[in-house]
Amino acid sequence: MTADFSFKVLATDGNARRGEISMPRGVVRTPAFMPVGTGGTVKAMYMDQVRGVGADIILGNTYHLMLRPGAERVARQGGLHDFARWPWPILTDSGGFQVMSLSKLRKLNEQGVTFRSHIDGAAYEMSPERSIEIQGLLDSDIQMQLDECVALPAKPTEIERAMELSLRWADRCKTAFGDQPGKAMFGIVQGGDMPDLRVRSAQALKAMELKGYAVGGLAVGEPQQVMLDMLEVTCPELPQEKPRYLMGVGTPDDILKSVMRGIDMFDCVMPTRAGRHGLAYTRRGKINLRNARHADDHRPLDEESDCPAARDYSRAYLHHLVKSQEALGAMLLTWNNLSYYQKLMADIREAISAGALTERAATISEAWARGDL
Ligand SMILES: Cc1ccc(CCc2c3nc[nH]c3cc3c(=O)[nH]c(N)nc23)cc1
Repeated sequence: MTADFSFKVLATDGNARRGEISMPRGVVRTPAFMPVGTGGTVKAMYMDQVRGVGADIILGNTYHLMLRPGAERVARQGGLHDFARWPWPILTDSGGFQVMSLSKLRKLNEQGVTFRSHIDGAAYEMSPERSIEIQGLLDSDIQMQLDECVALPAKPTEIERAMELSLRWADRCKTAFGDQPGKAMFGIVQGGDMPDLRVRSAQALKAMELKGYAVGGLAVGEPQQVMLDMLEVTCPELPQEKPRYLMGVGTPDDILKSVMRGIDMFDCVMPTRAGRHGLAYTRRGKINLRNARHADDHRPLDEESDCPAARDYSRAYLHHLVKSQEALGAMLLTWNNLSYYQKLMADIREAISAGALTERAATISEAWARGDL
């Protein structure tokens, strides 16, 4: 147990790093996949199952939790860890991204964003200071700066305006966060698909000497190659000794290619959302259990998996649950999918230590290329 927040690189393989982030609430093995727990729950999972598949950290969402049940209420209940019975690390997003993608009647200016709740239409305002205050009320271990993420493609002037605003907001968040030894506030690199803006954003954030850095403004509809190109210009500008979090990414192939370009932390709604829609991720590719061809297939998803959802249930049964819209269908497929993602991350960590990430990545991607089976 450590009183401070620290990151240690244990091994490298090219630009890939294997490391550990240590916090008072636990250690995060990197490269790490962080299950999305938007409203204080990883949908269709018990928290001990989330821990059981190997997750060291989960995500919480400032936007959703401030609207319902309310940040002050969560604080009165002892903070998000006690509220949701997840005693290990939690990373929270700042809320701006969700405001811009979910809320109604939102207005953004230098001060922050004002918006109406997508739940009951109530009016709110979110400044950099209020975002950090809310994340503090949630007792979040890793807090994100408030930023403005523009969807791609976008006009260069728009991308530059949002990147510069996000830098000013980073400074205000750093001031509001102050000095909290066991916790961290990450800056978020913006700059869209423009290399020189990405470099300016990364260099300015590096000068703020933050405890970690996210790469934002990606996984917003751009082609994979654009995302990878931006990582190649951004990561070299960030401090080697600090963790790097690529927000909202991604497929197994995205993750492999991003680890090889220096990313340490990932989040993505896909494994949980896909599980609720009948899609199973396996090491041999994606399987759509809605498809009638599984109706009489007695095989499990993956007889070699150590996850009961993958090993002990027939595809015929899973197909039946999904077609009948039984809750157990979403539960078992979410369990399988999170287990697959954590196994992928464990394999990646192992491959980096063995200096064999390139070969391992090729094997995984080939299996995925075969697609539905
Ligand atoms: C609970 C939770 C859900 C989702 C997220 C990440 C959400 C997310 C993005 N998702 C895809 N692309 C993204 C870009 C950004 C970004 O530029 N800034 C921020 N603050 N968040 C992003 C964080 C927490």
